[in-house]
Amino acid sequence: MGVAYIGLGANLGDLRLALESALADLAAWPGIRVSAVSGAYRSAPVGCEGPDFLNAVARLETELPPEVVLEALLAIELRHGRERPFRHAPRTLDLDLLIQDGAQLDTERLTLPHPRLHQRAFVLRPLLELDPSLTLPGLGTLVAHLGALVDQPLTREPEPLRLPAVAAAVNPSIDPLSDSTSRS
Ligand SMILES: Nc1ncnc2c1ncn2[C@@H]1O[C@H](COP(=O)(O)OP(=O)(O)OP(=O)(O)O)[C@@H](O)[C@H]1O
Ligand SMILES: Nc1nc2c(c(=O)[nH]1)N=C(CO)CN2
Repeated sequence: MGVAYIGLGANLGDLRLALESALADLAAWPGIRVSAVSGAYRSAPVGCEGPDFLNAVARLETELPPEVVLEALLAIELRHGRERPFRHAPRTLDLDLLIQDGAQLDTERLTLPHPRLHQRAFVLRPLLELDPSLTLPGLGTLVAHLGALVDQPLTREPEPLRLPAVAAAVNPSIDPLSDSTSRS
C-alpha cells in the first residue's frame, strides 16, 4: 500500500473543527485510509500576514495516483468553503499533498515533494512526530531542515485532534519528542 503525507492548516473560523472535519472527510474518501494524525500545532503565519494558524499532518494509505489524491484534497477544501480571493488570503482550510511514496514530479497542477515543505516548521515538526526517520525525496532528512527554522516557533496543543473512529486508534496523544508547549 502506498503512503502519502498531507498538511492541514486553517486560520479563519473554527480552526480545530475545520481540521477535524477535514480528517473525517479524508477517512470517508473511497481509496484513502487515514493511518496516523499528528498533534495540532499553533503558529504565526509564515510568509504572509493574518491570524495565527492551526496546523497538523496526516499519514494516508492509498493506491490512488498523486493527481487523484490532490483532486480529493481540493474537493474537500471547497466543501469547507475555501475561497482564493488573493494569494495567501486567510483560509478556512488548506490541504497540501506533502509527499507521496518516493515521487518527485513538477507539473502545472502538482509538485512533489511540496515545493515549500522544507521551509516550514509547521509542516516539518508534525512530520517528525509521525516518522522521525522519514526522508524527503530529493531533500534529505527532516531534522536537517528543521534546525534552520528556529525563527518559526510552534506551540503544540495539549488536546489531540478528535478523529473519525477509523483513525482514532493511531492518534498519538503524547508527543514522544518534546515537551507539550514548544518544539525547541
Ligand atoms: N504538492 C501540492 N499540494 C497541493 N497543491 C499543490 C501542490 N503542488 C502544486 N499545487 C497546486 O497549488 C495550487 C494552489 O494551492 P493553494 O492555493 O493551496 O496555495 P497556497 O496554500 O496559497 O500556498 P502554498 O502552496 O504555499 O501552501 C493548487 O491548486 C494545486 O494545483
Ligand atoms: N503558520 C503557517 N503559515 C502559513 C501557512 C500555514 O498553514 N501555517 N500556510 C501558508 C500558505 O499555505 C502560508 N503561511
